[in-house]
Amino acid sequence: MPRPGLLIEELPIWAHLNGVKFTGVKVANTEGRGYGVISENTLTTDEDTVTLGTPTFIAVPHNLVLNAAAVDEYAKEDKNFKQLLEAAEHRSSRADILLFLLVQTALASRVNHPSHSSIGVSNPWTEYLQLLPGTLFVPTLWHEDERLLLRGTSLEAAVSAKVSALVAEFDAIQQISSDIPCWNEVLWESGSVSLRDWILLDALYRSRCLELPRSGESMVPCIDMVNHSASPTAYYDENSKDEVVLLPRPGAGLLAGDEITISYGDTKSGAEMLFSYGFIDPTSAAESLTLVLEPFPDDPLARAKLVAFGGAPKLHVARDGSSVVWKSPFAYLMCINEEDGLDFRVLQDTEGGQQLRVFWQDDDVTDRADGFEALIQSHPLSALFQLRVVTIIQERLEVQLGRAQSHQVAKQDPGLGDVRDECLKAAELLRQVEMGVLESGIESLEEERSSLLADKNVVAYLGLMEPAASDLVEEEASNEVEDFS
Ligand SMILES: C[S@@+](CC[C@H](N)C(=O)[O-])C[C@H]1O[C@@H](n2cnc3c(N)ncnc32)[C@H](O)[C@@H]1O
Repeated sequence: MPRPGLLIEELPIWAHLNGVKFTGVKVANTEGRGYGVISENTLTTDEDTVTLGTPTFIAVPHNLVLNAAAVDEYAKEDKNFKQLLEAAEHRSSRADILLFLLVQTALASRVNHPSHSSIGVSNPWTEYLQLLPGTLFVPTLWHEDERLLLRGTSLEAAVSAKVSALVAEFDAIQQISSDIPCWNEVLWESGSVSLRDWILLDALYRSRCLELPRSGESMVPCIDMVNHSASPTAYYDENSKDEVVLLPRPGAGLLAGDEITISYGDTKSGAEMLFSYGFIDPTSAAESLTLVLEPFPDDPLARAKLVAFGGAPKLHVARDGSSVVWKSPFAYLMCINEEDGLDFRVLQDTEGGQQLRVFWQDDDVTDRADGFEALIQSHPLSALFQLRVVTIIQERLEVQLGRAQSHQVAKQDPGLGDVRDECLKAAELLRQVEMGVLESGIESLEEERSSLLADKNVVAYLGLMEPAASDLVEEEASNEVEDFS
């Protein structure tokens, strides 16, 4: 069902009724960035103190802060919601908050359909949600044609996986709440919420969540209207009255009519910014990307390696000044085998259960399965193992670069489909940033490979082996990347 929606002009009334104080600032439409917070005064500050103007732009009382604790408080007032929250098993703060917001969405739609049941207690968020934008450019909300624009970028797999996860979450919520008659009626029989609402709420949560010093991960009305800049003029904090406040940064200068901004973080990559906020600021985004690393398809230990490693096998590459750094703990486990001294054993534990244990050179290293970079250091053939790792990393970057290049698109391309300009521009900016990192990474790995191939232990190893005795040596010597498994 379409969200009811309130005009941003109604925000001052909502703020007044709910005790939010605005001083010398207002929320208004900005050019290309949705709503933003605008200064109504000229303000000069020096590096240490605010010398003129108001010290607090916005003050939000603690009772409006939405986090897991606030959802629990709300559940104390509404026994039906408590039942729903418990049925959903409090899987995470995010899950609790999204469930609360889903219910508020349904309650808001009831305003337009007063015949619906009186289940659910409205609260300030029921109305505030209606003031939030209904269009966001985070890729989980892109149409299918627009998501194709991400082919060859690091977001291609991440966005597909996130959309699948959101569909599964929504199905689970639907199943749980359908078993509770009152919620079945409010949420589903009335048709008041849909999968689109769930995806939108997830996007609103991700793009508006703040990390507060005391209250932790929270959504804060009104302060979530502040846009990002690489040269921010404000920051948020919690004061001694437990309010969340927006304050000018020392050294910030503002003219009346200037937009007030904060920093959403300067270590987030372009992909992370696009994924979480629906835009990339090339002046502040970190030049880095994270890729998924697949184990060798013909590795008989692949499954055991994945289980023992525990986390998702990833590769992180980043430009650091003039050099490129990479990190991939799984790549080290991926590149060593039984003949090198790796072993997996299934052992009986004291409770009669079975445990997969990892051994390296006969030492039990199960707890260090993500630390093979350090574990191989003392091995005489560590340079050879490093060469294998560098080779597969370089190959992964080459494959990614090839895909990124082959999927480049331009506005005038026939067959582009029905895509919005914002999505096309964001996807192509991401592609350009990532291609730059990949090209530099491949170059720097080539240098690493050359120096490893010149390592005396590698040379001795390759020289000692009879060509017929080992396929591996032949392949290593001929630098055939794909055969290093
Ligand atoms: C916390 S909200 C800020 C308020 C938001 N503009 C609105 O209309 O409600 C974060 C969202 O604002 C937009 N945004 C913030 N900073 C931006 C920037 N520098 N460039 C483009 N969009 C920006 C993005 O849509 C982002 O997801």
